[in-house]
Amino acid sequence: MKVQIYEIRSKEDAINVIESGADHIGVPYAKNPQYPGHLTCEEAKKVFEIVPSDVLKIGLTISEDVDEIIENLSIVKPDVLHLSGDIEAIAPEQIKTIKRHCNDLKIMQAIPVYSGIPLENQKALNYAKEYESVSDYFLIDTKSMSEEVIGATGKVHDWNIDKAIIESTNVPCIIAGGLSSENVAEAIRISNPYGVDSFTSTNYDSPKDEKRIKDPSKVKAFVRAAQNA
Ligand SMILES: O=C(O)c1ccccc1N[C@@H]1O[C@H](COP(=O)(O)O)[C@@H](O)[C@H]1O
Repeated sequence: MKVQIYEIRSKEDAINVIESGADHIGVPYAKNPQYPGHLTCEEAKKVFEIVPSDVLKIGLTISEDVDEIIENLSIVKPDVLHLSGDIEAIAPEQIKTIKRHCNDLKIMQAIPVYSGIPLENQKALNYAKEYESVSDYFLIDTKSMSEEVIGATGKVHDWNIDKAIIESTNVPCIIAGGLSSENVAEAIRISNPYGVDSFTSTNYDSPKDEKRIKDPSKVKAFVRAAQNA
């Protein structure tokens, strides 16, 4: 079971999270006033410099501007680009353009799932079909009605929807949305994913420093719970 941890904002958090056994390190970048925790491209590059080659460097952007995305990638150089903005804002053809400009870049496309809405009234399965030819991973994440972006809600959704998406595609799927050491085993049992992702529930309740937000004891407990599930 692959374990992906967000948001890494400092080298210190990256080291702690890697020592805790995470397989993927998630860094959101390209400053956006709505997300003060996101790093500049230069800061993200510096965090990634200390990541060993057996840990995957995941760079998250909510940008919808393909030229800007390509320009930023030339600085940040992640192994995987995680597209977590409005899915309809970047068409599969545009993702092909991004891949053409960046050798060996892998794509993690976020697939939005709304809480409390049945699968037949959601577009998640259609999106998975539409984006599977350009995606190396899917990140199935909770979407809030009031936000354009996908994720960072701290809220769970129905894991049977993840199961349906996972069973519909050959693309490796990582599940996200309010996952913690307490609920991750149940989410894995229901959906049988390739990997699991956590942000909010592995943070300190009250971080003392805006760059050091990961609580090592929560990260360790999450990794252990996922690996033992
Ligand atoms: O991490 C962010 O700042 C972010 C911003 C905008 C969209 C998505 C973002 N993060 C992704 O959301 C998941 C789930 O978060 P949570 O555990 O439910 O709080 C996070 O791990 C990232 O993949």
